[in-house]
Amino acid sequence: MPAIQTKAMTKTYRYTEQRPGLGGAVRGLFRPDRRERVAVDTLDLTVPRGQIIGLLGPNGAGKTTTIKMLCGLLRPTSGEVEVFGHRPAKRGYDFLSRISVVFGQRSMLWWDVSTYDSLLIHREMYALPKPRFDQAVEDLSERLQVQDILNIPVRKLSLGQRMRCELILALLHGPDLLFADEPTVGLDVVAKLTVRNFLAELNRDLGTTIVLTSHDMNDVAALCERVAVINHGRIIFDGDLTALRGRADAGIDADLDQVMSKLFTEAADA
Ligand SMILES: Nc1ncnc2c1ncn2[C@@H]1O[C@H](COP(=O)(O)OP(=O)(O)OP(=O)(O)O)[C@@H](O)[C@H]1O
Repeated sequence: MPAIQTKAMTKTYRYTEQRPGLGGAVRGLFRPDRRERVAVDTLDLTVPRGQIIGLLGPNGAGKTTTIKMLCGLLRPTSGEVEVFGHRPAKRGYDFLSRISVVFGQRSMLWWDVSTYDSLLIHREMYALPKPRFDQAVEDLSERLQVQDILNIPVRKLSLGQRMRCELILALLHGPDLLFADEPTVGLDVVAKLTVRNFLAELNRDLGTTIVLTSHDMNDVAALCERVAVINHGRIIFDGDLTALRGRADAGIDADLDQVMSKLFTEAADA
């Protein structure tokens, strides 16, 4: 059984367009301007266990929406999705205990308490026995070099420190699959390398499947054996980086940002 399997997975957002000004707001109360946006369009994706796959695409391509459906935060409008054989939208305990998600742009840590206090709350949520909890905290904090900052209130941490703590929180229960949505966004080069190396180690040592979204092609080149490129909610490329360069008629040493930009421009012109 693969880690992830989707068949024609589609998400259409239904929303109300806001009209400008007070008059527009009043008119909107009586005649709401209803719209639809297809964010993910008949997406077929199979990810085997133990793979690191990069989910790439320009802003608004549908990457976050895809991840939200894969981890059960959103229900697909149509199509099918299975993660380790579970329907994510049911949010069953067996499913939730096997996955985790970390968002670079959003914090899962409680802001006013220390990381360690957030970890204690997660320990209760996942009913982790104390020895397993202690071992996981020790192992993860050593790998991420955060032993000294676990007791500092989260709001006092730098972005790089906070991101490393977010990873501990996400991995405390030992998930088999991690969704990492822009985990290096805004980080300096040292912090980026720490996060990158950590994700590579996690995959190599524990066999954790990782779905990574990133606009940083250095992250992708360092980590992803496979990339799926999404544009307007559809997969326009699925393969390794050599094939990606070939698809854009670029040489083996071609700059990956330029390769991606060429691919997106071609897709927009098509
Ligand atoms: N709640 C929502 N209601 C309506 N439209 C939405 C909603 N959330 C996202 N969208 C739209 O769906 C499309 C896909 O958005 P999504 O956030 O999945 O893209 P993304 O690839 O993650 O982008 P980015 O790289 O900028 O984070 C965009 O056009 C976005 O405006």
